[in-house]
Amino acid sequence: MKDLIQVNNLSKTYGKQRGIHNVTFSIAEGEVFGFLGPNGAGKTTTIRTLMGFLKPTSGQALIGGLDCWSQATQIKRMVGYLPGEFSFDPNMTGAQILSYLGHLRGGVDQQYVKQLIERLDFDPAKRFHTYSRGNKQKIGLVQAFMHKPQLLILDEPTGGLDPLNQQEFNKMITEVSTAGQTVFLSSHILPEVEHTCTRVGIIREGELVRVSEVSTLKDLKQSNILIHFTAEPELAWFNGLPGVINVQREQHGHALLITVQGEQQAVIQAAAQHQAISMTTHEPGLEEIFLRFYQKETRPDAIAI
Ligand SMILES: Nc1ncnc2c1ncn2[C@@H]1O[C@H](COP(=O)(O)OP(=O)(O)OP(=O)(O)O)[C@@H](O)[C@H]1O
Repeated sequence: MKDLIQVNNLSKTYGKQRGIHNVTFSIAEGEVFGFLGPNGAGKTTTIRTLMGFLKPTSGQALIGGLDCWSQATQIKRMVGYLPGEFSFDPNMTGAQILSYLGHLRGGVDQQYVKQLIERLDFDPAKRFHTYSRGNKQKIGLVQAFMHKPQLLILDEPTGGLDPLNQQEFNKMITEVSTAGQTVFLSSHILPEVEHTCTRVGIIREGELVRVSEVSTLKDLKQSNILIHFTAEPELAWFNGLPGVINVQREQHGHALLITVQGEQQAVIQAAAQHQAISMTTHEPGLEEIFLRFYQKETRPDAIAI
């Protein structure tokens, strides 16, 4: 597959403030790529540079072989863009905003717009200023998808959406990907990208620390499982099982706290064999994963993702 996005040694500083530093990655046509990082890592800066809203301090970003700064107008024709916070004239209704943006684009299939509105359970009759964050996000999503762009660039697309809408959004991403459209989306939530993306780039403090297949990232995930038993359990029941990193006794009750990397199947089977009466799993968010690796080693290139 040909690369649709190419980012080469891209840096952007805000005066003396750090933005992003020497970011390099590429995204193939038809790929769903997740850009992951904690708050302030540089996701929006990268996206705004791709959209031609920010001029790179050094390096270059290309979309479809076009320069994101000097050929931004041509690029915008190919792209559906959802900004981090979608904002519009507060007195216009959702329907008016979508009609206005549709006409500005031209060639928008109104039937498809109607479908998107229904799928996201959005009421377009209200004025923009009365919408909740989630509803504003829904208009932002409809306008990004409505012209079936070759490339979707979505900055934190599920912010404010309830779980049902998030599921619908995931389906929309799968569908556009099947149709051959390319997606670049940012997030700070690991499970969100696990469901939609094939590959992820991880940015930390302005630097891209890793680009990985999502399957590799899943293997990295550690979970803490608290298991209660009817009688005093033995550490040996779990020590040495596939994926088990640590087993420790809890002070109260007949319980063990087990740390597992990757699949939990072996632990679940052993717990069932020893008459476990309850099991609670805590899965870390992205920031916790980062923190874990910070503790081990501070060099970004040493992060074992
Ligand atoms: N307009 C600006 N002026 C000065 N510094 C900025 C500006 N925009 C971003 N920054 C700085 O650049 C860095 C990266 O910010 P950016 O908004 O790109 O991160 P992000 O990963 O999108 O974070 P979030 O998830 O919080 O939106 C941060 O240190 C931020 O303070």
